[in-house]
Amino acid sequence: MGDNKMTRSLSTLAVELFDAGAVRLGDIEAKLGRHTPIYFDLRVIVSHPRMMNAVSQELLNLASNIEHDILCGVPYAALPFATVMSVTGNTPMIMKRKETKLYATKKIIEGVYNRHQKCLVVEDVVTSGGSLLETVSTLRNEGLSVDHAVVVLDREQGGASVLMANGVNVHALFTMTDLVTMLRNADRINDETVEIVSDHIKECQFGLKEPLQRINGADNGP
Ligand SMILES: O=c1ccn([C@@H]2O[C@H](COP(=O)(O)O)[C@@H](O)[C@H]2O)c(=O)[nH]1
Repeated sequence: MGDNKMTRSLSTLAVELFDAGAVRLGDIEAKLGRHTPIYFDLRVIVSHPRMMNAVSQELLNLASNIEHDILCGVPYAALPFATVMSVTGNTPMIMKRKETKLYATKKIIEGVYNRHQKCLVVEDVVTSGGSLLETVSTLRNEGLSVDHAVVVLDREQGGASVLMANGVNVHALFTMTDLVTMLRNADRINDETVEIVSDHIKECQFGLKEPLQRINGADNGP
């Protein structure tokens, strides 16, 4: 697919996601009482199978350039995408639990895998990189090799650099700049909103100076 055609299809997808309510604007309270003027809520997509398929197909296109044996979605929002990618691309998938199962199998990862397999992680949004890093850390502890992640949105708040410093290359369908530009071009948002979002992204950065516990722990950003 040519670059222009690909950009056109991503722009259409961005507008469809906005129209489906996946982009929330205003003074939104995020994790730990932090505030953000924009929140990308991809959880709505389970009610829109055609869009779920379109986003998963775009992620599969990104994944086609990355060598991998197995897929793993970051719980919970990315699980539907990883599942559709697994079925469509006929690639096995594993599921990381939020907490280790306390009875019977006592597993943290469900599904069949072998040590040293290359695992491609699937995530919906990267802000600080904390959620993705937590999943990568669990997978690496199980002996899997994790060098890449495909994500729907990189909010450009430093998470991708944090992940890169931890050996994970982030491949994003949209950056926040792409997303707001596409929505502005389609008249879904105005110039003022573009400016507010762009100021927020500049002011609210997570980086390598953050204590690792904060990035990799419970404090996972907006
Ligand atoms: O607009 C957003 C921002 C974040 N999320 C959820 O949070 C994590 C990503 O944040 P990190 O700080 O990188 O851990 C991600 O799993 C999202 O589910 C969101 O949905 N929308």
